Amino acid sequence: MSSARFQVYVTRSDMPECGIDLLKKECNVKTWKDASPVPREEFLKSIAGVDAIYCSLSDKIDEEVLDAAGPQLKVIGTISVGYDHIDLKECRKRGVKIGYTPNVLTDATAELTMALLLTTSRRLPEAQQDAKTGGWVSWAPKYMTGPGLNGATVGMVGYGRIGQAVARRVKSFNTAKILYFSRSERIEALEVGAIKVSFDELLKESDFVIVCAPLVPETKELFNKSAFEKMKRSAVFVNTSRGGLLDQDALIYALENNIIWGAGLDVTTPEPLPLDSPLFKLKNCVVLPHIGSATIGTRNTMSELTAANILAALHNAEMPAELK
Ligand SMILES: O=C(O)[C@H](O)CO
Repeated sequence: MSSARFQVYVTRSDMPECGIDLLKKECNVKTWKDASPVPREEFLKSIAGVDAIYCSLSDKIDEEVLDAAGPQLKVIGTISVGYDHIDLKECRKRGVKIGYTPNVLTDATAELTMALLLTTSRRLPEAQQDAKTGGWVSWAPKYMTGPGLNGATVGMVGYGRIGQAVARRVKSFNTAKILYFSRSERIEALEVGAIKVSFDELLKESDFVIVCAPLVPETKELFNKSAFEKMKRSAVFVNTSRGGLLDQDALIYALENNIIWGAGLDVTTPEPLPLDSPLFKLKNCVVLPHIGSATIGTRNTMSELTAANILAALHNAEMPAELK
C-alpha cells in the first residue's frame, strides 16, 4: 500500500461499521478505544497530523482542536445534522471543510418527535408506572387524561426539513391549524396549510409547541421565562432540536408552577442530564436521551454519509453533504 494513505481519526469506537469500513479502504483509521466520547486531552493528543476527523455532536471542534490537528487537516465529518459543536468561522478561516448528515435523518427524527409528543400529552410513562404499581384501581373518567391533537393548534418553531416532516405527520392527526415561526416564508408550508406567524402569536395560540429550529446565536434561549408565560396553561412543549434553545431553569419553573401543562424533551443542557435534575422528578415532563435519529437504518446511513463526505473532501471532489 502506498505511504500516501490519508490519516483519519474517529472519536469513538462504536460508530456504525459500514461508514468506518468505507474509510478503511482508503485511509489509515485511528479510533478512540471506547464506546464513549474521547476525553479531551486524549483527543487533542491523537489528532496531530491527521487529514480528517470523523466526530459526533459530543465532540467540541474549536480553535484548540484545529490547532492540535495541524494545517494539513482538510475535513471534519460529523455524524449529525446539527453543527453547533463546530466553530464554523474558525474552520472557514483555515479552509477546513465540514461534512454533515442532513436529509437522511429527517424521517426518523420526525417520527420520534411525534412519539415524544404523544408520550407526553397522553402521559404514557406515568400511566405505565401506575399500572405496574397498583395505581390502576378501576376505569375512571378523568384518570390519566391529557390534551389530544384532534382539533388542536400546533405551533412549529423552525420550518426546515424536520419541521416540515413533523408538520405532515401532525396534519394527519386532524389538527385544526398548523402555525410556524421561521425567518422566512416557506413555500413548503402550503402542503399542509401552515400559516407563518410571529413568535409571540405562535406562543399565544398553540396547544402544542414543537421546536425544530437549529441552535444558532439567534435561537439561543429563545424559550425563556417570558416565552413560557406567553403560552397557554394547557400547552404541551416538545423539543427535539437542541437543549440550548431554552432556558432550562425557566422551563422547570414553568412546569413546577403549571404555567404550561407539560414538556417532552429529547435534548437537554447538559447531555446527559444529571440524575438529580428536577426535570426527572416532574410528572409533567418526559425526558429522552437524545434519540431523535436512532433507527438502525438511519444511523447506518448517517455513518456512510459521514465517510462519503470525508472521502470526497480528501479527494478534492464535491462532498455529498457539505456545510457551506
Ligand atoms: O444533529 C443531529 O444529527 C441529531 O441531533 C442527532 O442525530
